[in-house]
Amino acid sequence: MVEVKINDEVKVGGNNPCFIIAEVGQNHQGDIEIAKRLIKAAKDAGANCVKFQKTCLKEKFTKKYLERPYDNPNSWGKTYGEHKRHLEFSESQYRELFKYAHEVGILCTASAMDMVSFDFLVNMKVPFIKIGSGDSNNLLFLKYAASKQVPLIISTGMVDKSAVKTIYDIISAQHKNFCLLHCISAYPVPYEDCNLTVIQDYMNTFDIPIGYSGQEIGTAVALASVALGAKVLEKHITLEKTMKGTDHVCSLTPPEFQQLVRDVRVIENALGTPIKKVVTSEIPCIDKLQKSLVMGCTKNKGEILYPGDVKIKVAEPKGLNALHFEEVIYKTLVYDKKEDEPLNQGDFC
Ligand SMILES: CC(=O)N[C@H](C=O)[C@@H](O)[C@H](O)[C@H](O)COP(=O)(O)O
Ligand SMILES: C=C(OP(=O)(O)O)C(=O)O
Repeated sequence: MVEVKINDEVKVGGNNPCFIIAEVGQNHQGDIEIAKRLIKAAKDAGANCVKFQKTCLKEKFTKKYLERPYDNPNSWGKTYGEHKRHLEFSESQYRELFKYAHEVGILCTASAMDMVSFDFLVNMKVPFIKIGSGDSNNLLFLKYAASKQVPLIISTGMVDKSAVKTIYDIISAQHKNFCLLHCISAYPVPYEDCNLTVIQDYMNTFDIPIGYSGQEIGTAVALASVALGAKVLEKHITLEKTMKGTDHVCSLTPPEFQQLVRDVRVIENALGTPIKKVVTSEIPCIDKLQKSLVMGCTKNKGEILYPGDVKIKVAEPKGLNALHFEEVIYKTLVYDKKEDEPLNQGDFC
């Protein structure tokens, strides 16, 4: 089983439980206290990791793009640059957040939105680096990231399968310590666009752990992704869905995130084995309600049991398991038997 090693204790893929990432992204609204509350909420919800987004604005965007007006209800500034600057934490704030996450006891990292941010996160010694869908076509960056030999979790929104194969080839040329996440980059994703069965296609194509980064509303699709085999699950977390910001609408509140984690663990437990067998917990129901072979009428020793003479009923005491019906027909009774009496091995020959 392929596994990605995040650190000495945490491995992703193979038989390990699904690695659940609470994506704060920019839902902190540029406020470190909200960011801390989200870290704590992620921990309390049972997430395995909490994640931010790290951007070096000059590196990720052109000057002109940053000067573009950003006039909408989710904007934190007149231009896109002002908006993004408001949402960006400084190095010392990141140090504070990582320290806080460490104290709270949850893994903490960020997506590197560009090469400068990637180096920043490497220096911060984060457990792994996420590469978001914004870089799924950024082959230069992917090559750079692969060369750094740190564990990577890479999202694949906004590109088709051939580009995903290219991402796989680029990283696996350097190492196999990475996962690919199926992702559709819309906020929120219409359910009919989730194309969740892509997860299975990735699992059939790539020999690395596959996961899902979900931007759709609610938890149903995310839960289905785990049932389909996702070994990493990322969902946005927010304190309040009505807060200002592009991603709150497709985020989960702390109680919803907690329910998600609980349900993921139930699903993993329930997936069990593909071997169909009778399990111990079924025994009371077998005893109470499973049908067995009984006499359909009264017959005497030496008489032949014709098809209509044997019935299948819930009986007390039980007769032979009803699956043996065909073996009993046309056999001779060894004892006298009354209607409804159970038929057992040794009652016929
Ligand atoms: C593709 C990508 O990066 N997506 C991220 C992860 O899901 C998002 O959180 C964006 O940063 C966010 O939606 C941007 O919103 P605005 O443009 O209002 O800052
Ligand atoms: C954009 C990101 O993720 P995704 O593509 O998985 O939504 C991210 O993690 O910053």
